[in-house]
Amino acid sequence: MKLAVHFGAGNIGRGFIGALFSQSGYHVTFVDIAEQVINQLNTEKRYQVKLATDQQETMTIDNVSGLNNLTQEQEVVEAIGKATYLTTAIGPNILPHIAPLMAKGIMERVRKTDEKLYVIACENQISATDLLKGYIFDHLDEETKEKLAGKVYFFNSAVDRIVPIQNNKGSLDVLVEAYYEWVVEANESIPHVEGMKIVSDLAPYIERKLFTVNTGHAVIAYLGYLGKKETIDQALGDEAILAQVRATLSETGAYLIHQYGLNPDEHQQYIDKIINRFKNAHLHDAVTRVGRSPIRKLGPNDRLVKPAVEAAKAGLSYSNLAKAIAAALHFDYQEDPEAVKLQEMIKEKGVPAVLQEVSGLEENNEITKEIVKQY
Ligand SMILES: NC(=O)c1ccc[n+]([C@@H]2O[C@H](COP(=O)([O-])OP(=O)(O)OC[C@H]3O[C@@H](n4cnc5c(N)ncnc54)[C@H](O)[C@@H]3O)[C@@H](O)[C@H]2O)c1
Ligand SMILES: O=P(O)(O)OC[C@@H](O)[C@@H](O)[C@H](O)[C@H](O)CO
Repeated sequence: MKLAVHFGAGNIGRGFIGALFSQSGYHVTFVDIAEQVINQLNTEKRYQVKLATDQQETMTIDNVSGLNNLTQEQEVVEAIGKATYLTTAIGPNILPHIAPLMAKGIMERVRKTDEKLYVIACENQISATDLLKGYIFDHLDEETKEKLAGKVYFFNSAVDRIVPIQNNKGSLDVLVEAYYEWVVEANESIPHVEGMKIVSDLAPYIERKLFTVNTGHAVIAYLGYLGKKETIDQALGDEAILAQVRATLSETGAYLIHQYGLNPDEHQQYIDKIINRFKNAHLHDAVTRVGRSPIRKLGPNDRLVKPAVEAAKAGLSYSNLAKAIAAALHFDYQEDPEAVKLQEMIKEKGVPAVLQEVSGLEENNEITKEIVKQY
């Protein structure tokens, strides 16, 4: 049986990427630090993926096991040695921390086999696999680097499926929305995985996804948080928030249409479909999950700042994006370490200095001025 080693046995790992590998005939070895999840994967050897629909269809995901990357390093290295795919869904900020072990696995592997290995980071970040590759390369010896060509491939990807925080402590089962899309940029044929779409240029796909699904989500989360809403669907029930989401997605849409020559009617249909996905009340998706890690979300290449900067460059409107950024700066959720840090930074340095440091926006930039006004 072919093997996929997947770092991150969380919501997307179990509910999406691991599930697709299992359904494609792979054994999936999940690697995670969550000891209880790893133990359960090894004892139960299966779990259910439940669709957040009226019918609640369920699928059994089997041929799964787990390894703890903190206590089972050698086992992880051996698993990487046998894998066809090496994937992650762990959070962009964690990639540098798992790269040394991945590098160790790759070094041992290329000494022993010429079999091809495909590395794909499945994160909400532009060029996440390229970044991961860079972190891995920092830990590879020169001999391995020379041997990688034709043996280890790194492919960027875009992943789309809403998987909320699970409300079933102690269970491996995962509630997911029915919709999913996994797009991988590869210029050659790679081993088949059910549901994986191969494209030669990922840029339009990842930007369309990140600047529609994730921008829209962020607007709802930050305005919803300010409006004391608990979940995304509840927040969307507020007409003012719904209107603000539409206005912001018109701005990102204008940029995407301008940049990639998208068909405006088709893009509007894409927006409408996504807003309907957000309305799914079965998901109970907390605004605090969707707003998590605001410093990452305010990064220069992320869902709010990048489209605002690109819209400004193209002479397009960005005032609704500025409003969303201002709302993000008010996200003071105490259980989110980045939210706590962001508030401390704002208190200490003020909004313009924080925008400069976190988002790469100069103090005299027109976008900064608009954000400060909205804030
Ligand atoms: N949930 C979604 O709707 C969704 C959809 C598309 C993409 N994503 C992206 O997928 C990635 C994962 O998101 P998620 O929602 O599954 O998060 P999650 O928190 O449910 O899962 C992350 C997993 O990584 C593990 N982890 C954290 N640090 C680790 C470390 N140092 N070593 C090993 N394991 C570690 C955690 O224990 C957890 O099991 C993120 O980049 C997210 O943006 C999420
Ligand atoms: O995962 P994040 O923190 O980058 O973003 C939060 C949500 O917008 C995100 O997880 C979506 O649910 C997902 O990207 C849908 O495909």
